[in-house]
Amino acid sequence: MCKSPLHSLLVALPKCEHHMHLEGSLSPELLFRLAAKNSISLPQSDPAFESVESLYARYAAFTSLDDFLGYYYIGFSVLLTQSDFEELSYTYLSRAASSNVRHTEVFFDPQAHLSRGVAVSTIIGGFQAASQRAETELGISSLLIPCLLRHLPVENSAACFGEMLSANLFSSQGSGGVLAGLGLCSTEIAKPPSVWKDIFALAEANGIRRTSHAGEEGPAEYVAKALDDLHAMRIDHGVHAADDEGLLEKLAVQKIMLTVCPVSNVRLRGVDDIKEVPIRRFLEKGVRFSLNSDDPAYFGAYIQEVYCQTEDAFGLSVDEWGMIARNAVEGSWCDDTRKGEILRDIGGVLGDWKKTTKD
Ligand code: HPA
Ligand SMILES: [Zn+2]
Repeated sequence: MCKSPLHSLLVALPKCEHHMHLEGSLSPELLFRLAAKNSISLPQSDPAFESVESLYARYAAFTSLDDFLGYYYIGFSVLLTQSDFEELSYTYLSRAASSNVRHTEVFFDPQAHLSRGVAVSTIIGGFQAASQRAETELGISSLLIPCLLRHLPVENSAACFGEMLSANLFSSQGSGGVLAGLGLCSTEIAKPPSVWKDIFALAEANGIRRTSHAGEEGPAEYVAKALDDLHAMRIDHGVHAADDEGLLEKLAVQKIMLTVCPVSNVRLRGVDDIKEVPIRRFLEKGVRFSLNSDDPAYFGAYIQEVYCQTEDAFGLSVDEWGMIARNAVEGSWCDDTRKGEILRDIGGVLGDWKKTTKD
């Protein structure tokens, strides 16, 4: 709940989310339950794993991206079966739908599951079952995007991408493909995008959409490299792009959407205060962005809370929120019919809001 008079508008506004890691929606409650069900032992030497409460307390004290990633990858260990992934996915989708998220694009990290013997088909099967049920029952559409991992050798990324390509898993590869694009995430410092250039070129040659985490902890130069070397069509985070005036202009001209995660930036100490996230710069420069939760179970904020904290920090106008909502639709990878439906609903909600506030 935010303090703003716009609170009820921010709840009603039809939303699109583009930066949410499926594994980042694993709550401590579900983590302990799945660990017990699957007979997985959690690190006994770390007092954080003593209880749900101590785990939440540790999550509230992350010091950096890598500090978070250590816990995030331990969480993966409890996810084994298709039904685990279905439960995780449906829990997220129903919560998102309850905040009027109409369309969401969900990341997952295949390499970190393959190395534990969990097949990509297990994750896809669970996600698809949840996605179809959520679409029918709750009216939320969802897509799935695998992210390659920067903390592993690039050869591991190449092998994983090669497997997914050979199995025709990408939607651009004809009927049946379920993966909507390719992403890149994990540790950023000292991992320049250029290392993954050949893999992304192969993705592009196969008509696969591309996005990349960049400029979260890394410099503006990494955002520029993600555009130039990976031909990224979106940038995940991108906050350090604000350090380079020319880059901001390029992002605006090329209509590259940044999938910004302001609460994540605070929780991982990229900024001391949400007010330091360059939301105003992006608006002034005409850089498109969407607002996202990133790893909501780890950062204590799902998308509604992210919208509310952003409004509390920046006091945006109704027209600015309308533009953010429309840009989030335009930057989505769903089809034009779906985009049209969501845009129409945004228009309806804004029209109703303006009518009732005038009376
Ligand atoms: O915010 C993030 N950055 C990089 N990798 C990630 N993997 C999950 N969340 C993140
Ligand atoms: Zn992320």
